[in-house]
Amino acid sequence: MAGVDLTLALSRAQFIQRVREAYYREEDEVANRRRAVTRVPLHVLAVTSEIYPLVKTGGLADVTGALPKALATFGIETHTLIPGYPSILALARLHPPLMEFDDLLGEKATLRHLEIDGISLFVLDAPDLYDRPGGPYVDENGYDHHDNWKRFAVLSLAGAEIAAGALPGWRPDLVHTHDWQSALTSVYLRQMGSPVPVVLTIHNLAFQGQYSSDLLPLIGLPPEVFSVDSMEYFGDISYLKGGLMTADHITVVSPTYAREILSPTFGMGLDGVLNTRIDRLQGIVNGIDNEVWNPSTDPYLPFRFDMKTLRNKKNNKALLLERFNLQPGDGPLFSAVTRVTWQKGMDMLAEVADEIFYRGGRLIVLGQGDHAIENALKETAARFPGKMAVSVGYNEPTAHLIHGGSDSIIQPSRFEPCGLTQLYAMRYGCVPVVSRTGGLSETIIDANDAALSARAATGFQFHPVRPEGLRQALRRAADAYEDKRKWARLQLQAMRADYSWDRSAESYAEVYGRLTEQRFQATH
Ligand SMILES: Nc1ncnc2c1ncn2[C@@H]1O[C@H](COP(=O)(O)OP(=O)(O)O[C@H]2O[C@H](CO)[C@@H](O)[C@H](O)[C@H]2O)[C@@H](O)[C@H]1O
Repeated sequence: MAGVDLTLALSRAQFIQRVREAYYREEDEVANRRRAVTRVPLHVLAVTSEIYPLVKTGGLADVTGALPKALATFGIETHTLIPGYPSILALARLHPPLMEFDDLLGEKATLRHLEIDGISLFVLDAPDLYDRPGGPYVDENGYDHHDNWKRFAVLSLAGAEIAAGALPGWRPDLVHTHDWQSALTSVYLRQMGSPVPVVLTIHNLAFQGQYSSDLLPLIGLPPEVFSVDSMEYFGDISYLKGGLMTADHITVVSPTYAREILSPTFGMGLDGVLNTRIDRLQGIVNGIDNEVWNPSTDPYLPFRFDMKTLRNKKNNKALLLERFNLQPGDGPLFSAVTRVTWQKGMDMLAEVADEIFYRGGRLIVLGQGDHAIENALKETAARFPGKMAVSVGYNEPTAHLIHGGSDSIIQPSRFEPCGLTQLYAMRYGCVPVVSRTGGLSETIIDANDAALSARAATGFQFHPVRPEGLRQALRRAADAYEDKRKWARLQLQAMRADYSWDRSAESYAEVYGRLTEQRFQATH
């Protein structure tokens, strides 16, 4: 607790009095901070290509789905603009239109409102762009939609028009964009001369929305933006760079990743740009939605549990082994639930998974992505029948069950802006094995001797991020698993780690408060 000097020799009564004073001071500070952002109740327009529970391909959806709920406790009301994909339209079309757009880069669109699970959505119903088979970014055959450049420019333009006042009776105080798909919103807003503050959050710098500059007239932007201090990027245009150059504040999803991306190794060609924007770059670690990911209430778990009933987990484990046709046994069950990509290091796992089986363990991989890596995983599984299963696909209920029954979740990422899977794993009593990079390095405490004695360890980290490092970490985890008391302690320590949204939402609320205050002062 801040402000209590424990080095002073105090009587017990004085001590209690001081603690009380500090407590109330702290309470006041929190209340003041909340008041600072709620003095004028804040209205935020979030713009995103994914949101849980309606459309999700990865962690972006989890964040855009959970953050508005967490921000509501700060008096911040968020409406989220989302494309009208088929899964959303069925519900959205039950509601009357809010407004019509006559010409969004040549497209007509209807704006609809939908409220679901406490989230308020503006749905952009533009059937030619979004009402089609496949996922948000790829068609039924896994290829990028040919017109993604237009689909996400239109989303951003609609966001900018709403922010600039196109929707009668509602105008946001601030806009929050996410990744390249909505990054053009601030570019359009500045072209319109609108001063509405914009926060851009980067969830993954690897995806940048890079296209030929020939598209500029088609996305309604003037030739001037094709310059080095605007959207020009290695001879092309980059939507993400456009956002980085025009947003008032840039957040990434962990402080470590915020530092890493300033270097060429992690900057993905944008480190130079990010260094010029360093004064507005901030890392805010993600939280998790404690209602969606709660092992004691999870509807997808046949056997629910908490810290006191952790033993129930083994029933889920038996079920998982059966469901994935794996041999039953007492050895550790490792799992990975992930996009199968180079970023996530799944090729390394395919290479060293044998270590798990030599130690009597089993492995389940649920994921999809790069076909070559999927095949490498399947080949390893074929060499170890009954010990390893690979399920190619995306399945939310199975993801929950895997967390509910596994002993350990493996996340050997080459880079990881934050990572949510390791946070879910901890809450479900799985001890994560992770590479020491980005958000993984700051959310998992390695089970070294010091951390074990301090009862602080929550998982296993490895570095450098190479197959041999991963093999070594798997070995350490398997060794620890053999000591039942040590393992149970690690599980409980992991379950106690608090990664709810409260703290991180407060950081976003502070950013919003500061930006809107600056704007308020500039206009009064
Ligand atoms: N096959 C499958 N079936 C079911 N569920 C699956 C699945 N594959 C993945 N998931 C789910 O998708 C989410 C993945 O989130 P992550 O944050 O771990 O990674 P991602 O790279 O998608 O996110 C990016 O954005 C997030 C959010 O900011 C950052 O944490 C992260 O570092 C960054 O790379 C989890 O909810 C996971 O359970």
